[in-house]
Amino acid sequence: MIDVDGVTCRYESGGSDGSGGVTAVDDVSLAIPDGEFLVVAGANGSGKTTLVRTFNGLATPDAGTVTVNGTPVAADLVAARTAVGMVFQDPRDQLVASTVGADVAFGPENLGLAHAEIDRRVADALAAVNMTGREDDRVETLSGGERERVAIAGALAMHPDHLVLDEPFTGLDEPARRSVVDRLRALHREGTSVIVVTHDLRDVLGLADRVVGLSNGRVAVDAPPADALAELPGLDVRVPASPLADGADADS
Ligand SMILES: Nc1ncnc2c1ncn2[C@@H]1O[C@H](COP(=O)(O)OP(=O)(O)OP(=O)(O)O)[C@@H](O)[C@H]1O
Repeated sequence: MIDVDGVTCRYESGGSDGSGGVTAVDDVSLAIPDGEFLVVAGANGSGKTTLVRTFNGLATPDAGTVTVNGTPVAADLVAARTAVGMVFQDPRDQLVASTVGADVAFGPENLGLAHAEIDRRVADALAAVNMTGREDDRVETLSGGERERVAIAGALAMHPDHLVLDEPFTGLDEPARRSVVDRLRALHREGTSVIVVTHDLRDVLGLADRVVGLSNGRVAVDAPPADALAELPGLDVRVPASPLADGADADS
């Protein structure tokens, strides 16, 4: 469970002349229960990335608090980072080892787990992203979609309660998008909480339990997809042609 209570985040150097600043997240309150598939939508610059980075302490609120499983993020960063796994916008920035298996093992190794447990987590995480047996593949030989899936596996190997993906479809072609969507759908069905941050809802609206739309750092929409649809165009986000087709839209 992630509880966001009155969170405001500012960047002080926002003004082009060095004055003023930017309020990236403006008094946001949000409760994200376990098991939910949440889409955080909004135009570029609406505050999506900053907001989700407060969930595991990568961004620190100037006001308000974020609590994960009952503990304030600021009080236990390790617990927050274990509970909230993040996959960043460009998975190339996230892959740290030269082979798939070593990359997925990196996080669990840092937890100091026993070898057998690490091996088990790596195998399970690769199975969850449909990459069983690919441990020895070199990262640089992977396609964009495969890299994304390895990044997701790396996050899953930490056994997070919530998996956050920031613009997971950027730069992916249609088959790669589809394979990532398929994996997210399967993970959610198996009980993983998924939070997808995006300005492009074509792939994920049909998977979502709930859509939170941000505008200028504030929550402008917070509703199930069917109810959110009418308001989304006002947020300058891309919506699917056949809105609630369980992610099956392919209008690209
Ligand atoms: N490190 C930073 N320093 C100064 N301003 C920043 C910084 N990061 C973000 N901002 C500003 O904060 C606001 C919100 O940015 P944020 O990246 O959270 O939005 P976003 O909705 O995720 O956008 P995008 O989809 O482009 O990543 C924007 O005005 C942005 O320019």
